Amino acid sequence: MTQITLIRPDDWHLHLRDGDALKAVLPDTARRFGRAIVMPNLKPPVRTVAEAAAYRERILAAVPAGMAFEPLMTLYLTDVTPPEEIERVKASGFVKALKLYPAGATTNSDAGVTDVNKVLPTLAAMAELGVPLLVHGEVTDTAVDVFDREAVFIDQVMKPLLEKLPRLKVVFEHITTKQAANFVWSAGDNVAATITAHHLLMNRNALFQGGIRPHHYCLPVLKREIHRQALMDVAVSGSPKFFLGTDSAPHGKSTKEAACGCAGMYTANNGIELYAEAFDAVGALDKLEGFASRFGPMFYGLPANPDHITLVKEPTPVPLELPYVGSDTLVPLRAGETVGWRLQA
Ligand SMILES: NC(=O)N[C@@H](CC(=O)O)C(=O)O
Ligand SMILES: [Zn+2]
Ligand SMILES: [Zn+2]
Repeated sequence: MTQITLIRPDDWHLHLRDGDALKAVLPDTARRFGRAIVMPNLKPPVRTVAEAAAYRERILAAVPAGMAFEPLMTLYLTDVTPPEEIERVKASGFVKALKLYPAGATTNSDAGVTDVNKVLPTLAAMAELGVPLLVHGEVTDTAVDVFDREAVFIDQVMKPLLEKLPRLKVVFEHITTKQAANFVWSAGDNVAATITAHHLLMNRNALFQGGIRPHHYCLPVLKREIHRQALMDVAVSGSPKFFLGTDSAPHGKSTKEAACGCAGMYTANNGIELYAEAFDAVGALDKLEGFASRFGPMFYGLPANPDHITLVKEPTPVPLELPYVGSDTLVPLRAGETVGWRLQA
């Protein structure tokens, strides 16, 4: 038996939803992770510190007894987020970042930013006060091929923005391409990235494995094998610019297995185990603790967690479905198959 003990990891990109969905998914994360950066793309989105405070209370109320979990809140940047809100963010202590969704890019992004130049004064306040901008980095122009939208975003939006605000702290979320890995690698220390387990484990063939596979559909969509390898390379490089963000994004089975299925994979139930499998596959388990437990806190200016978890190498079955909301269920990644590692109780 092989096992590995790590400083308790954090999830730097997570969707917890709200209400009954929140209650259904939160225990999976709280069991593994000490903290998580909670995405603000609710309906309606979390746009102010006051809304984030209320959402935070609902999250804390859903933490199962006996588990410690700290939600790190984010605000959803809109065309009209005022610079004064950034001062309130800084003063709050519990809102850690703002999230940029290009309008229409992904799930619940209609209220997102239509042009970053419209919010330059707000972004300048963030650069000034050291509040990170978290970016869903895809252009929304439907004329751009869906597999190219991240690479085009780097040239059209990310680079010009960093030229205007070179000190802005940026996390390029859920990167999926060689271009994004190279861009972050070459950028200043103020630019980092999260990487999901699914983008480390799968390439775009997984979307069509024996038929169309809606549970492998997320945004940004899975890419070619060369991109998966580039992500794997930076994830195990030991560079503190790359850290763990599951992007676990629950959607009920009925909305995934549909004529127009929702984007997002549910991975929180194996939130750290899937990464252990990916790092083990390239003989880099010794790099997992930095990626999962140290580099995220370093970027956000927080201490690492004080406690540890242990993972055991053992093929572990994944349920076909998990309870979700009412009669709707969640189909987790690898449903009905196994994951190579398990969390020791
Ligand atoms: N990743 C996804 O495919 N979906 C996310 C949104 C996002 O992170 O883009 C969701 O909220 O469902
Ligand atoms: Zn996103
Ligand atoms: Zn996400």
